[in-house]
Amino acid sequence: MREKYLLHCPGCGRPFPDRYTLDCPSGCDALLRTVYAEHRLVLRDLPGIFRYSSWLPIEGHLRIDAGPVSYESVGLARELGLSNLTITFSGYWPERGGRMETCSFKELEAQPTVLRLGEKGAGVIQVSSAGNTGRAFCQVSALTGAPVVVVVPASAADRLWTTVPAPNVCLITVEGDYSDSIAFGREVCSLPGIVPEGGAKNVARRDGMGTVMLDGTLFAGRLPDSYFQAVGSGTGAIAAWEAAERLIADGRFGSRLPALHLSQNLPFVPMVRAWEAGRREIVAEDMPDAEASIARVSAGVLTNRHPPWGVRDGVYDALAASGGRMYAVSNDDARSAGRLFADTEEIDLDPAAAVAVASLVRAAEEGLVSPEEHILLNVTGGGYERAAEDLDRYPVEPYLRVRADEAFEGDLRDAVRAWIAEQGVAIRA
Ligand SMILES: Cc1ncc(COP(=O)(O)O)c(C=O)c1O
Repeated sequence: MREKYLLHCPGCGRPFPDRYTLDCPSGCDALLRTVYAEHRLVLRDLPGIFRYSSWLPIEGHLRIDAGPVSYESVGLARELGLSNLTITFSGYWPERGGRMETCSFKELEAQPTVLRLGEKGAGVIQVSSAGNTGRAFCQVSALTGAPVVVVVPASAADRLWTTVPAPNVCLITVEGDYSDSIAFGREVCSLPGIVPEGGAKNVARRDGMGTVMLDGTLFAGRLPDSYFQAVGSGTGAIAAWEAAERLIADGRFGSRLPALHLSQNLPFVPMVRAWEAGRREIVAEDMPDAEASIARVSAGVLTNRHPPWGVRDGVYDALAASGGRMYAVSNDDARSAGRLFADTEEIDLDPAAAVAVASLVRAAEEGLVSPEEHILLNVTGGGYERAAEDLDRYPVEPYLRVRADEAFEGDLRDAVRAWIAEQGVAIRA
């Protein structure tokens, strides 16, 4: 039987089978891609994201009805003078079919990632997060029983909740920022049995997020001319680019890559600065007073200090290939865009999604998009107020609280090892 997909390294050009592989075996500094045997997108009669499972690196599916939903904007489009605005919404909005109960598109990453690890590897997944990703993995753990270790900044701990109890989560809070959580999470992965989720390197995560481009394109019947999204790591933007390339190869949806319009939240905008300077590298001057700047943004989830920017087929390449643009959005502009969206579309937004809306407002006002072009707005999160009306909320309590400079050894290590033993999962040698 031929494989459903192979991994492919854009650095050395080698194809190889997936063993939950995150890096090229030849050591190339490139993001591996999935190459699906099926070039034509075949939809499955499955719930949520699994409708797109022929282009996801998984064999089975989960019984979770949470996927992106697309619709044609009337209110916001009229307000901005745009005639072809598709909104693809990831969050909780049952009236429109939105069933992501933790209210962000991070559920698109968590579902295929958990399934892929179960199918291709063995062990406990470790995720570092600024909040929304961690919450999405906690929710998928709650719904499937898959154990996860989640490391978040202590300041983000209150963003970790689920809508059903999550008994298989080991939550570790770190006194520091998102990058400190990433560093501590890396140490936790030195324990046998813990597998790093992989961030941008994880093809399940990218192809899961790529379903936004699939859904928006299928809804509109064609690829958009322009795609708008707020970025922290930019993984969703890489995913959008990859999905668009697959749709072009499919042949039914157009032949031009959508221009990526990506936004960050001032004053922390490293990718905007590197792009404006025409640099493939992010340097210290792109993040002046990083800690203080991170503390001042309204969308904390957009503050990744080490995004996959210059890596081959990373965010820089995606922007360059698509003729894209970057936007720096102030807190005030994001807040007014969030209010405009709530007034015109009648749903509340995650602050990060409000940043993307603000970039679209600016693009429309400044003529950076034309009134007739086909636009896909990726609303990456929203519906918190709506969810609070309908759903229970279970806070995830920290299992461990650590300082940023604390080494992962001694009692800390023993505590996590004891937790893994309790989970009774198979550990691959
Ligand atoms: C709601 C929301 N939008 C956008 C982003 C940015 O996504 P990425 O870090 O993949 O660029 C995040 C990241 O956590 C998010 O939670």
